[in-house]
Amino acid sequence: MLRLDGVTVRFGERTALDAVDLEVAAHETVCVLGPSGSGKSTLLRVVAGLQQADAGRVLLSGRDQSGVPPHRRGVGLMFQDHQLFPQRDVAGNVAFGPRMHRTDRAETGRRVAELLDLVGLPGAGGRAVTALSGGEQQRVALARALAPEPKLLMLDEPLGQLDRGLRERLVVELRSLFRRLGTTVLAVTHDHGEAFALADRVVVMENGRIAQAGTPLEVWQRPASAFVARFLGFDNITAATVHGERAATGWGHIAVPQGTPQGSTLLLVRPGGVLLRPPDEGLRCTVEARTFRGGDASTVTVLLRPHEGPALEAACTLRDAPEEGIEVGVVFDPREVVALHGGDRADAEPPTEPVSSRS
Ligand SMILES: Nc1ncnc2c1ncn2[C@@H]1O[C@H](COP(=O)(O)OP(=O)(O)OP(=O)(O)O)[C@@H](O)[C@H]1O
Repeated sequence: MLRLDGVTVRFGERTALDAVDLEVAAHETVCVLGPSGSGKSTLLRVVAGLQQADAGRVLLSGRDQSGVPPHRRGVGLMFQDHQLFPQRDVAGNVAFGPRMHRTDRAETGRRVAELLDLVGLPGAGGRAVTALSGGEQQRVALARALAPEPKLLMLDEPLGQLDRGLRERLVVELRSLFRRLGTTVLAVTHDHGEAFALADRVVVMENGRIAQAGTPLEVWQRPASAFVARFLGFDNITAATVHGERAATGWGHIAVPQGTPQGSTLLLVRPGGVLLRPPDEGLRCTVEARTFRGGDASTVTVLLRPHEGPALEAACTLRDAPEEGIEVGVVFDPREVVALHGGDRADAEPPTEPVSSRS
């Protein structure tokens, strides 16, 4: 459906997109994730035809789009600030696209009613958009983007303005809506939770380049680099030297999964793999802080200051969370240890020679 071949966009000295290759299959939902300034919006704009590429090609259904104006590309775009027309009512907003395409009045009316049903606003056609809540406006914007039946729907921070509860609900609704309609979606967000809930595939951007692409599970389980891991909120990263199924790290020798690449690398230990023990067992640490995360499991993040090596984050239940200031021991669960390939080593603490052997 969509293919980007080596697309580069420069703004003066700054390269917003750097030779990006990307494919989106029909009926697929792809979420582009990345920190502010990584090039996400530029990617959408170049596909929509709102931004010229300095190099490379954008193909839609196999056709090169250079020279094709935005309104001829058959893509729908929904911006983060909805950009509804305040002087038109809900139906007037949703009908905008079909009218532009000269769809007849009866057919437009049918489509508007159907879309308002789909987005959970049945019979709201006559309401003023200025009198709607943020979440309702978001739904109208979505119905408006879907109305011309675009072959590709692009969403820029679709749920950015909404509060957490509404976001979590809408993300589930959107996913099932896109499934039902068979819509092909390219969405942009800086929120990995939102991307993972919505996407069949996620693409993580770093400085105009694709740092990693894969299913949400693949990216979550095997972040490709320290950058991706940190972006996903993982901070337990250390330089390491792997030998067999053990690694020398800043936290001492730890067990690693079978098949871990040998030699010098970066290792990530997910917080769930940092197991708390009595102080005389494993790596001795001081409990520096605890942060209650809520959720069904009453999760607590425990920040630990090891007597040697970089800081560590452990995840445990509220019941098991140690008091701040006390000493604990830490052992590592090898199933939660991941080697980061292509890692930017400068991002981690320098390798330190472990003083003793631990597991
Ligand atoms: N019109 C422009 N003129 C100059 N520089 C621009 C322009 N648009 C984007 N940039 C620069 O290109 C880079 C990528 O911007 P882009 O808006 O694509 O990032 P983003 O990942 O969408 O960020 P955000 O999450 O903050 O929206 C940034 O460094 C930005 O400052």
